[in-house]
Amino acid sequence: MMTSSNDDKTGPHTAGAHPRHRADPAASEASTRLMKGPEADAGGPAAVNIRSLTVRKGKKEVLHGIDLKLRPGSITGLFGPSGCGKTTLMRSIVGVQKIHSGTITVLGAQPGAKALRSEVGYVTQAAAVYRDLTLEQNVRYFARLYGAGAERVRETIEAAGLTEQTEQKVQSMSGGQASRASLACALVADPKFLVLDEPTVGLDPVTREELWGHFRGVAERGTTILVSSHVMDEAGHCDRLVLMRHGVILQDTDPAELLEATGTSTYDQAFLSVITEGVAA
Ligand SMILES: Nc1ncnc2c1ncn2[C@@H]1O[C@H](COP(=O)(O)OP(=O)(O)OP(=O)(O)O)[C@@H](O)[C@H]1O
Repeated sequence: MMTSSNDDKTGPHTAGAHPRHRADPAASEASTRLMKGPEADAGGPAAVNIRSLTVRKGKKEVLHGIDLKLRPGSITGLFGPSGCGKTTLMRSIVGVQKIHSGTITVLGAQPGAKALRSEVGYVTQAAAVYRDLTLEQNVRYFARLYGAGAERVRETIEAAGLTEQTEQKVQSMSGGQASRASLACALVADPKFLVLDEPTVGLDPVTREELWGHFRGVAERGTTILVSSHVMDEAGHCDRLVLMRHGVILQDTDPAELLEATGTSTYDQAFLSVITEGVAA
């Protein structure tokens, strides 16, 4: 399930009716191969495995040989300044970005594979919901695409903390509620992997905390999450941190390790330290 299929960061969801319980046998085989293969880490197989990824836009190379693995059921925060390549990396992972070289495996399949359509949720920077429809109408629309029933719609709305807004049109919602409405549309298919591109941008600190609480709840139910942000304060909500700059990964670490390695007490300071002192990845 994706919210963008073109080169923009905005756009409508595109989707295929392919609920999880009807997963493609070829994809399952591929998953099994991945679990048994040499790529499996001591902590289990990677939900996403990226090797030597390069992406060019126009004549410019914007990702320069990215290597990254995401652990199942974890929240990985993708942090870095504007223009460093976060969206390009996410788009590559969900299969809507042409890559120049390298390999990407998502849940044992190629990005964008048919078998992944209901397994992967992608929420872009713009709320890709129908603003003139109510929340329930929006969530029901996406539920139908994936064969999810009315009970699942109700549960998803409740899990997003929007029960009171069920009959409310999205256009009359607050910014935080509209963000959660997008999230609910992405979650109704019960994806195994969720990609969130700057979901907290423009939101107040209280609403951001609430949203991160929702992300944690989703991860605890087994979904792997990759979430980008340029607010380093949010790093503490993640299990893993990937710090990017100029199309490369500077650090692939966790919150405690980052603070310890940099000898800093805030994530902002830590990131500055990584950039200026070049703390080894
Ligand atoms: N058509 C293009 N030609 C050349 N460079 C491009 C093109 N499209 C995007 N870029 C560059 O690719 C780089 C990566 O962009 P991307 O949107 O992935 O960054 P980002 O980290 O998501 O930024 P932001 O946080 O501002 O959303 C940027 O430096 C951008 O200027």
